[in-house]
Amino acid sequence: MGIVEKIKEIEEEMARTQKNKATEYHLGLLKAKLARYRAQLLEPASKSGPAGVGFDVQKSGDARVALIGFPSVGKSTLLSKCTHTASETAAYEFTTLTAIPGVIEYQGARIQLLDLPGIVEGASQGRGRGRQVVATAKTADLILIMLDATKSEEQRRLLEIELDAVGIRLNKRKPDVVFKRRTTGGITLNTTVKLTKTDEKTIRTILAGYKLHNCDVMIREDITTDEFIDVLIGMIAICAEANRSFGSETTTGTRKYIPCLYVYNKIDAISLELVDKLARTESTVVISCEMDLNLDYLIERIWESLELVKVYTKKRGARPDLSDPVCLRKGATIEDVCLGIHKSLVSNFPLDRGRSSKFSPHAQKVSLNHQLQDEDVVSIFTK
Ligand SMILES: Nc1nc2c(ncn2[C@@H]2O[C@H](COP(=O)(O)OP(=O)(O)OP(=O)(O)O)[C@@H](O)[C@H]2O)c(=O)[nH]1
Ligand SMILES: [K+]
Ligand SMILES: [Mg+2]
Repeated sequence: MGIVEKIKEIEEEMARTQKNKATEYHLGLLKAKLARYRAQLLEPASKSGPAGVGFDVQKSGDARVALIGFPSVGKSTLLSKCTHTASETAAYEFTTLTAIPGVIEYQGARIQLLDLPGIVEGASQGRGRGRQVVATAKTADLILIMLDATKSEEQRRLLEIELDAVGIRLNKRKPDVVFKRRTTGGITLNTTVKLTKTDEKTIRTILAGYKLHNCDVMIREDITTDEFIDVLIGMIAICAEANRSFGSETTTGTRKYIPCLYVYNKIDAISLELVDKLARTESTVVISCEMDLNLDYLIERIWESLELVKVYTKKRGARPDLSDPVCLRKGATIEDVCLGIHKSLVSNFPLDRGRSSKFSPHAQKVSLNHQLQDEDVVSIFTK
Protein backbone atom coordinates (compact mmCIF):
# COMPACT_ATOMS: atom_id res chain seq x y z
CA MET A 1 0.00 0.00 0.00
CA GLY A 2 1.36 3.42 -0.93
CA ILE A 3 1.58 6.34 1.50
CA VAL A 4 -1.36 8.13 -0.09
CA GLU A 5 -3.61 5.10 0.49
CA LYS A 6 -2.35 4.72 4.05
CA ILE A 7 -3.16 8.35 4.72
CA LYS A 8 -6.61 7.89 3.28
CA GLU A 9 -7.21 4.83 5.42
CA ILE A 10 -6.21 6.64 8.61
CA GLU A 11 -8.33 9.65 7.74
CA GLU A 12 -11.31 7.36 7.21
CA GLU A 13 -10.74 5.61 10.49
CA MET A 14 -10.48 8.95 12.28
CA ALA A 15 -13.72 10.11 10.69
CA ARG A 16 -15.43 6.88 11.83
CA THR A 17 -14.13 7.13 15.41
CA GLN A 18 -16.26 9.10 17.82
CA LYS A 19 -14.40 11.73 19.75
CA ASN A 20 -14.63 11.15 23.49
CA LYS A 21 -12.50 10.52 26.54
CA ALA A 22 -12.26 6.78 25.82
CA THR A 23 -11.05 7.19 22.25
CA GLU A 24 -8.83 10.20 22.78
CA TYR A 25 -5.80 8.02 23.22
CA HIS A 26 -6.44 5.97 20.10
CA LEU A 27 -7.14 9.11 18.06
CA GLY A 28 -3.88 10.59 19.28
CA LEU A 29 -2.05 7.60 17.92
CA LEU A 30 -3.82 7.87 14.58
CA LYS A 31 -3.01 11.56 14.37
CA ALA A 32 0.64 10.85 15.06
CA LYS A 33 0.70 8.25 12.30
CA LEU A 34 -1.07 10.57 9.92
CA ALA A 35 1.38 13.39 10.54
CA ARG A 36 4.29 11.04 10.03
CA TYR A 37 2.99 9.80 6.67
CA ARG A 38 2.29 13.34 5.53
CA ALA A 39 5.84 14.33 6.41
CA GLN A 40 7.11 11.32 4.42
CA LEU A 41 4.99 12.32 1.49
CA LEU A 42 6.75 15.65 1.42
CA GLU A 43 10.27 14.34 1.79
CA PRO A 44 12.32 14.88 -1.35
CA ALA A 45 11.96 11.90 -3.69
CA SER A 46 15.06 9.76 -3.40
CA LYS A 47 16.47 10.03 -6.91
CA SER A 48 14.66 12.82 -8.70
CA GLY A 49 16.88 15.58 -7.38
CA PRO A 50 16.43 18.03 -4.56
CA ALA A 51 12.71 18.71 -4.75
CA GLY A 52 11.50 21.05 -2.07
CA VAL A 53 14.43 23.41 -2.51
CA GLY A 54 13.48 27.03 -3.05
CA PHE A 55 14.51 29.33 -5.85
CA ASP A 56 18.11 30.37 -5.80
CA VAL A 57 17.67 34.03 -4.94
CA GLN A 58 20.16 35.65 -2.63
CA LYS A 59 18.63 37.07 0.50
CA SER A 60 19.32 40.75 0.72
CA GLY A 61 18.31 43.75 2.77
CA ASP A 62 16.94 43.65 6.29
CA ALA A 63 14.07 41.20 5.79
CA ARG A 64 12.44 39.02 3.16
CA VAL A 65 8.76 39.14 2.24
CA ALA A 66 7.33 36.46 -0.10
CA LEU A 67 4.27 36.87 -2.31
CA ILE A 68 2.19 33.71 -2.42
CA GLY A 69 -1.01 33.35 -4.39
CA PHE A 70 -2.90 31.67 -7.18
CA PRO A 71 -2.06 32.74 -10.74
CA SER A 72 -3.10 36.20 -11.94
CA VAL A 73 -4.10 37.67 -8.60
CA GLY A 74 -1.71 40.57 -9.28
CA LYS A 75 1.54 39.59 -7.51
CA SER A 76 3.79 40.92 -10.24
CA THR A 77 1.72 44.08 -10.57
CA LEU A 78 2.27 44.70 -6.86
CA LEU A 79 6.03 44.16 -7.11
CA SER A 80 6.23 46.54 -10.06
CA LYS A 81 4.24 49.18 -8.10
CA CYS A 82 6.09 48.97 -4.77
CA THR A 83 9.67 48.52 -5.94
CA HIS A 84 11.94 49.74 -8.74
CA THR A 85 11.92 46.26 -10.24
CA ALA A 86 9.57 45.50 -13.12
CA SER A 87 8.11 42.01 -13.19
CA GLU A 88 6.17 40.94 -16.25
CA THR A 89 2.41 41.11 -15.78
CA ALA A 90 -0.31 39.77 -18.04
CA ALA A 91 -3.91 38.63 -18.09
CA TYR A 92 -2.94 34.97 -18.52
CA GLU A 93 -1.96 32.55 -15.75
CA PHE A 94 1.64 31.57 -14.96
CA THR A 95 3.12 34.72 -16.44
CA THR A 96 5.82 34.64 -13.80
CA LEU A 97 7.96 31.52 -13.93
CA THR A 98 10.70 32.25 -11.45
CA ALA A 99 11.42 34.29 -8.33
CA ILE A 100 11.86 38.01 -8.98
CA PRO A 101 13.27 40.07 -6.11
CA GLY A 102 12.57 43.78 -5.61
CA VAL A 103 13.34 46.15 -2.77
CA ILE A 104 10.91 48.23 -0.72
CA GLU A 105 12.64 51.11 1.01
CA TYR A 106 10.79 52.27 4.07
CA GLN A 107 11.82 53.90 7.35
CA GLY A 108 15.46 53.37 6.50
CA ALA A 109 14.92 49.64 6.02
CA ARG A 110 15.50 47.70 2.84
CA ILE A 111 12.88 45.01 2.60
CA GLN A 112 13.23 42.35 -0.07
CA LEU A 113 9.91 41.63 -1.77
CA LEU A 114 9.88 38.36 -3.71
CA ASP A 115 7.49 37.93 -6.59
CA LEU A 116 6.88 34.24 -7.16
CA PRO A 117 5.05 32.08 -9.69
CA GLY A 118 1.40 31.44 -8.97
CA ILE A 119 0.67 28.16 -7.23
CA VAL A 120 -2.18 25.73 -7.68
CA GLU A 121 -3.88 23.33 -5.33
CA GLY A 122 -1.54 20.45 -4.57
CA ALA A 123 1.53 22.67 -5.00
CA SER A 124 3.16 21.31 -1.87
CA GLN A 125 2.96 17.81 -3.30
CA GLY A 126 5.02 18.66 -6.30
CA ARG A 127 2.57 20.04 -8.82
CA GLY A 128 4.03 22.60 -11.18
CA ARG A 129 6.66 24.82 -9.66
CA GLY A 130 4.53 24.89 -6.56
CA ARG A 131 6.90 22.96 -4.42
CA GLN A 132 9.72 25.35 -5.14
CA VAL A 133 7.43 28.26 -4.39
CA VAL A 134 6.34 26.95 -1.01
CA ALA A 135 9.93 26.04 -0.14
CA THR A 136 10.90 29.64 -0.89
CA ALA A 137 8.04 30.88 1.28
CA LYS A 138 9.69 29.03 4.14
CA THR A 139 12.72 31.30 3.88
CA ALA A 140 10.63 34.47 4.32
CA ASP A 141 10.31 36.65 7.40
CA LEU A 142 6.77 37.56 6.37
CA ILE A 143 4.39 35.94 3.91
CA LEU A 144 1.88 37.95 1.91
CA ILE A 145 -0.96 35.69 0.90
CA MET A 146 -2.31 37.54 -2.09
CA LEU A 147 -5.90 36.96 -3.05
CA ASP A 148 -8.18 38.12 -5.82
CA ALA A 149 -11.06 39.89 -4.10
CA THR A 150 -13.38 38.98 -6.97
CA LYS A 151 -12.83 35.25 -6.45
CA SER A 152 -14.31 32.90 -3.85
CA GLU A 153 -13.33 32.98 -0.18
CA GLU A 154 -12.24 29.36 -0.56
CA GLN A 155 -8.89 30.43 -2.11
CA ARG A 156 -7.58 31.59 1.21
CA ARG A 157 -8.11 28.25 2.93
CA LEU A 158 -6.62 26.33 -0.01
CA LEU A 159 -3.42 28.37 0.17
CA GLU A 160 -3.21 27.88 3.91
CA ILE A 161 -3.42 24.12 3.40
CA GLU A 162 -0.52 24.17 0.95
CA LEU A 163 1.70 26.16 3.30
CA ASP A 164 0.69 24.06 6.27
CA ALA A 165 1.69 20.92 4.37
CA VAL A 166 5.31 22.08 4.17
CA GLY A 167 5.43 22.95 7.85
CA ILE A 168 4.68 26.67 7.65
CA ARG A 169 2.56 27.83 10.58
CA LEU A 170 1.03 31.20 9.82
CA ASN A 171 0.53 33.80 12.53
CA LYS A 172 1.09 31.19 15.21
CA ARG A 173 3.46 31.10 18.10
CA LYS A 174 5.58 28.03 18.67
CA PRO A 175 4.02 26.00 21.50
CA ASP A 176 6.16 26.07 24.62
CA VAL A 177 7.41 22.51 24.77
CA VAL A 178 10.99 21.46 25.43
CA PHE A 179 12.10 18.09 24.23
CA LYS A 180 15.39 16.33 24.85
CA ARG A 181 16.36 12.97 23.47
CA ARG A 182 18.34 10.54 25.63
CA THR A 183 19.92 7.14 25.15
CA THR A 184 18.60 5.60 28.38
CA GLY A 185 16.37 6.41 31.32
CA GLY A 186 12.88 6.10 29.89
CA ILE A 187 10.46 8.98 29.46
CA THR A 188 10.37 11.86 31.89
CA LEU A 189 7.31 13.99 31.39
CA ASN A 190 6.96 17.28 33.24
CA THR A 191 4.28 19.92 32.97
CA THR A 192 4.24 23.37 34.52
CA VAL A 193 0.54 23.87 33.84
CA LYS A 194 -2.52 21.64 34.09
CA LEU A 195 -3.25 19.94 30.77
CA THR A 196 -6.94 20.26 29.93
CA LYS A 197 -6.89 19.56 26.19
CA THR A 198 -4.74 16.46 26.19
CA ASP A 199 -3.37 14.12 28.85
CA GLU A 200 -0.26 12.32 29.89
CA LYS A 201 -1.39 8.95 28.58
CA THR A 202 -2.00 10.35 25.11
CA ILE A 203 1.39 12.06 25.10
CA ARG A 204 3.14 8.87 26.15
CA THR A 205 1.29 6.91 23.47
CA ILE A 206 2.38 9.36 20.84
CA LEU A 207 6.00 9.22 21.99
CA ALA A 208 5.84 5.42 21.81
CA GLY A 209 4.30 5.71 18.35
CA TYR A 210 7.45 7.53 17.30
CA LYS A 211 9.64 4.93 19.04
CA LEU A 212 10.87 7.59 21.44
CA HIS A 213 11.40 5.51 24.57
CA ASN A 214 14.06 7.66 26.23
CA CYS A 215 13.52 11.37 26.40
CA ASP A 216 12.71 14.36 28.61
CA VAL A 217 9.63 16.34 27.75
CA MET A 218 8.71 19.56 29.46
CA ILE A 219 5.32 21.08 28.61
CA ARG A 220 4.89 24.69 29.67
CA GLU A 221 1.50 25.54 28.27
CA ASP A 222 -1.93 23.97 27.95
CA ILE A 223 -1.45 22.48 24.48
CA THR A 224 -3.71 20.24 22.42
CA THR A 225 -2.75 16.78 21.21
CA ASP A 226 -2.33 18.16 17.69
CA GLU A 227 0.00 20.87 18.89
CA PHE A 228 2.10 18.33 20.72
CA ILE A 229 2.43 16.15 17.62
CA ASP A 230 3.31 19.19 15.56
CA VAL A 231 6.15 20.26 17.83
CA LEU A 232 7.36 16.69 18.11
CA ILE A 233 7.56 16.16 14.35
CA GLY A 234 9.34 19.49 14.00
CA MET A 235 11.89 18.48 16.58
CA ILE A 236 12.48 15.07 15.05
CA ALA A 237 13.07 16.79 11.71
CA ILE A 238 15.57 19.15 13.29
CA CYS A 239 17.47 16.20 14.81
CA ALA A 240 17.47 14.36 11.49
CA GLU A 241 18.75 17.48 9.79
CA ALA A 242 21.54 17.99 12.28
CA ASN A 243 22.66 14.45 11.50
CA ARG A 244 22.63 15.07 7.79
CA SER A 245 24.24 18.50 7.88
CA PHE A 246 22.82 20.22 4.85
CA GLY A 247 20.87 23.45 4.53
CA SER A 248 18.03 23.91 6.95
CA GLU A 249 15.51 25.06 4.38
CA THR A 250 15.41 21.77 2.51
CA THR A 251 13.66 19.53 4.99
CA THR A 252 9.93 19.85 4.88
CA GLY A 253 9.42 18.23 8.25
CA THR A 254 10.73 21.23 10.15
CA ARG A 255 8.19 23.77 11.35
CA LYS A 256 8.49 27.45 10.74
CA TYR A 257 6.33 29.99 12.48
CA ILE A 258 5.98 32.89 10.06
CA PRO A 259 3.79 35.98 10.34
CA CYS A 260 1.42 36.54 7.46
CA LEU A 261 -0.77 39.26 5.97
CA TYR A 262 -3.74 38.45 3.76
CA VAL A 263 -3.75 40.93 0.89
CA TYR A 264 -6.95 41.20 -1.15
CA ASN A 265 -6.22 42.82 -4.50
CA LYS A 266 -8.59 44.11 -7.20
CA ILE A 267 -11.00 45.81 -4.80
CA ASP A 268 -11.79 48.18 -7.68
CA ALA A 269 -13.90 45.34 -9.03
CA ILE A 270 -16.04 44.47 -5.99
CA SER A 271 -18.83 46.14 -4.02
CA LEU A 272 -18.10 48.62 -1.26
CA GLU A 273 -19.87 46.36 1.25
CA LEU A 274 -17.50 43.51 0.48
CA VAL A 275 -14.45 45.82 0.64
CA ASP A 276 -15.63 46.96 4.04
CA LYS A 277 -16.16 43.41 5.28
CA LEU A 278 -12.73 42.22 4.09
CA ALA A 279 -10.97 45.28 5.49
CA ARG A 280 -12.31 44.51 8.93
CA THR A 281 -10.90 40.99 8.94
CA GLU A 282 -7.86 40.31 11.11
CA SER A 283 -4.39 40.42 9.50
CA THR A 284 -5.98 41.59 6.27
CA VAL A 285 -5.24 44.51 3.95
CA VAL A 286 -7.38 45.38 0.94
CA ILE A 287 -5.74 47.01 -2.09
CA SER A 288 -6.08 47.76 -5.75
CA CYS A 289 -2.80 47.74 -7.64
CA GLU A 290 -4.49 49.01 -10.73
CA MET A 291 -6.09 52.02 -9.03
CA ASP A 292 -3.21 52.56 -6.59
CA LEU A 293 -5.50 52.11 -3.60
CA ASN A 294 -4.07 51.53 -0.13
CA LEU A 295 -0.56 50.56 -1.29
CA ASP A 296 1.14 52.91 1.18
CA TYR A 297 -0.92 51.44 3.97
CA LEU A 298 0.11 47.94 2.89
CA ILE A 299 3.78 48.91 3.17
CA GLU A 300 3.14 50.33 6.64
CA ARG A 301 1.51 47.06 7.67
CA ILE A 302 4.42 45.06 6.20
CA TRP A 303 6.85 47.13 8.24
CA GLU A 304 4.78 46.64 11.41
CA SER A 305 4.41 42.90 10.89
CA LEU A 306 8.17 42.46 10.45
CA GLU A 307 8.75 44.03 13.87
CA LEU A 308 12.03 45.57 12.83
CA VAL A 309 13.96 47.78 15.19
CA LYS A 310 16.08 50.69 13.97
CA VAL A 311 19.36 51.26 15.71
CA TYR A 312 21.67 54.23 15.13
CA THR A 313 25.41 53.89 15.37
CA LYS A 314 27.61 56.55 16.90
CA LYS A 315 31.37 57.04 16.76
CA ARG A 316 33.14 58.11 19.92
CA GLY A 317 32.83 61.85 20.45
CA ALA A 318 30.52 62.29 17.44
CA ARG A 319 26.77 62.79 17.05
CA PRO A 320 24.82 59.63 16.20
CA ASP A 321 24.40 58.98 12.49
CA LEU A 322 20.65 59.38 12.07
CA SER A 323 20.72 59.14 8.30
CA ASP A 324 21.72 55.51 8.10
CA PRO A 325 20.10 53.29 10.74
CA VAL A 326 20.86 49.60 11.07
CA CYS A 327 17.64 47.56 10.91
CA LEU A 328 17.39 44.39 12.92
CA ARG A 329 14.74 41.84 13.81
CA LYS A 330 12.97 42.26 17.14
CA GLY A 331 15.00 40.58 19.86
CA ALA A 332 18.31 41.33 18.13
CA THR A 333 21.33 41.93 20.35
CA ILE A 334 24.53 43.98 20.34
CA GLU A 335 26.20 40.89 18.94
CA ASP A 336 23.95 41.10 15.85
CA VAL A 337 24.97 44.72 15.33
CA CYS A 338 28.65 43.74 15.55
CA LEU A 339 28.14 40.86 13.12
CA GLY A 340 26.43 43.26 10.74
CA ILE A 341 29.48 45.54 10.79
CA HIS A 342 32.26 42.99 10.79
CA LYS A 343 32.60 39.40 11.95
CA SER A 344 35.88 40.08 13.73
CA LEU A 345 34.18 42.61 16.00
CA VAL A 346 32.56 39.89 18.07
CA SER A 347 35.76 37.94 18.65
CA ASN A 348 37.60 41.16 19.50
CA PHE A 349 34.93 42.27 21.90
CA PRO A 350 37.00 42.63 25.04
CA LEU A 351 35.08 42.93 28.27
CA ASP A 352 31.56 42.75 27.03
CA ARG A 353 31.48 46.41 26.40
CA GLY A 354 29.03 48.21 24.23
CA ARG A 355 26.79 51.14 24.83
CA SER A 356 23.15 51.37 24.10
CA SER A 357 20.89 54.21 24.98
CA LYS A 358 18.15 56.46 23.75
CA PHE A 359 19.14 60.02 23.01
CA SER A 360 19.62 60.55 26.69
CA PRO A 361 22.96 61.34 28.25
CA HIS A 362 22.50 58.30 30.49
CA ALA A 363 24.47 55.95 28.32
CA GLN A 364 24.65 52.47 29.59
CA LYS A 365 27.42 49.91 29.25
CA VAL A 366 25.95 46.66 28.06
CA SER A 367 27.13 43.20 27.09
CA LEU A 368 27.06 41.44 23.74
CA ASN A 369 23.79 39.69 24.48
CA HIS A 370 21.94 42.89 25.40
CA GLN A 371 18.65 43.14 23.48
CA LEU A 372 18.08 46.31 21.53
CA GLN A 373 15.05 48.57 21.52
CA ASP A 374 13.80 50.60 18.58
CA GLU A 375 15.79 53.85 18.16
CA ASP A 376 18.65 52.83 20.43
CA VAL A 377 21.98 54.48 19.75
CA VAL A 378 24.92 52.10 19.85
CA SER A 379 28.63 52.76 20.18
CA ILE A 380 31.02 49.88 20.05
CA PHE A 381 34.35 49.98 21.83
CA THR A 382 36.88 47.33 21.06
CA LYS A 383 39.50 48.64 23.47
N1 LIG B 1 -9.06 44.93 -11.84
C1 LIG B 1 -7.82 44.80 -11.43
N2 LIG B 1 -6.95 44.06 -12.15
C2 LIG B 1 -5.69 43.93 -11.70
C3 LIG B 1 -5.26 44.56 -10.50
N3 LIG B 1 -3.97 44.24 -10.29
C4 LIG B 1 -3.59 43.45 -11.32
N4 LIG B 1 -4.63 43.26 -12.19
C5 LIG B 1 -4.63 42.47 -13.44
O1 LIG B 1 -4.53 41.10 -13.14
C6 LIG B 1 -3.82 40.42 -14.18
C7 LIG B 1 -2.73 39.55 -13.60
O2 LIG B 1 -1.75 40.38 -13.02
P1 LIG B 1 -0.29 39.81 -12.70
O3 LIG B 1 0.41 40.86 -11.93
O4 LIG B 1 0.35 39.30 -13.94
O5 LIG B 1 -0.67 38.60 -11.76
P2 LIG B 1 0.28 37.51 -11.10
O6 LIG B 1 -0.32 37.16 -9.81
O7 LIG B 1 1.69 37.97 -11.09
O8 LIG B 1 0.10 36.29 -12.11
P3 LIG B 1 1.08 35.02 -12.40
O9 LIG B 1 2.48 35.51 -12.51
O10 LIG B 1 0.57 34.51 -13.70
O11 LIG B 1 0.87 34.08 -11.27
C8 LIG B 1 -3.31 41.49 -15.12
O12 LIG B 1 -4.14 41.51 -16.24
C9 LIG B 1 -3.41 42.75 -14.30
O13 LIG B 1 -3.60 43.89 -15.10
C10 LIG B 1 -6.20 45.35 -9.77
O14 LIG B 1 -5.93 45.96 -8.74
N5 LIG B 1 -7.46 45.42 -10.28
K1 LIG C 1 -0.67 36.75 -14.77
MG1 LIG D 1 3.34 37.19 -11.89
